Amino acid sequence: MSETDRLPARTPDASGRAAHARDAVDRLCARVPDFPSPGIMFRDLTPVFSDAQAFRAVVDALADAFAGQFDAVAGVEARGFLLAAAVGYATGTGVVTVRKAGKLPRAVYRESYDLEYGQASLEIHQADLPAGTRVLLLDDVLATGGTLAAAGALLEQAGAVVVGCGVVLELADLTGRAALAGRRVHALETV
Ligand SMILES: O=P(O)(O)OC[C@H]1O[C@H](OP(=O)(O)OP(=O)(O)O)[C@H](O)[C@@H]1O
Ligand SMILES: Nc1ncnc2[nH]cnc12
Repeated sequence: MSETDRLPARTPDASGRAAHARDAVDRLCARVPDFPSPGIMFRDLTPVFSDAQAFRAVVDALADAFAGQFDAVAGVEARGFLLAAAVGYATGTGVVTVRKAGKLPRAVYRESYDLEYGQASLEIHQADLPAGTRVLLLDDVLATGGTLAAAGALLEQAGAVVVGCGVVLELADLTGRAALAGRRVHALETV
C-alpha cells in the first residue's frame, strides 16, 4: 500500500471540508444513554476520531474556520488534546494543554466549573506562553460551556489572547454559547 492509499485525500475546498466533517459527525457520533449518570445522553465522538477520513475532515474543518488567526492551539483534557495536537501539527503551530487539576508540575492557574454531570477544575501552566499569543481553544463537545469558559479564562490569566473556540459538536439545548458570550464559537455540527 502506498502512502497515498493510506492517507485519505484532502477535500480541496473549505466548504467541502466543512460538509464532509458534518456528515462524518452525523454518521459516526454514538449516542450513549445514561452515561456517565442516569438521564444524560452522552455524545461519544471517539468513532469519529478512529475513522481516518472523518478525523482528517474534522481537523481540517477546525483549522479552516480560524485559518491564519492563531499562533498556538489549546486543547482541553482529554479529547480536546487529540484535536489540538492534530490542528497544531497541520498548521505548524504549538500546542497548549489545559489539564484536569493536579497533573501539571509547575506553577498553575486554576478554575473550577460545573458540568452537565458534576464539577471539575482545570489548570494551565502560568509560564508556557509568550504574552499576547493568539490561541485557538479546542474541545470535542460544547454542552453547558463551563469547560470552555474556564479554559478561556485560564488562557487569558496566562497572558494569551483567545481568538475563538472550536468544537466538533454543540449540544444546543444546553445553551453553552451563553456561557461563552463575547467569544467567537465555531461548531462543526449542532444538535
Ligand atoms: O460544555 P460543558 O458542559 O463544560 O461540557 C463539555 C466537556 O465535557 C466533556 O468532558 P468531561 O468533562 O466529561 O471530561 P473527559 O474529557 O475527561 O471525559 C467534553 O469532552 C467537554 O470537555
Ligand atoms: N452529553 C454530553 N456528551 C458528551 N460530552 C458531554 N459533556 C457534557 N455533556 C456531554
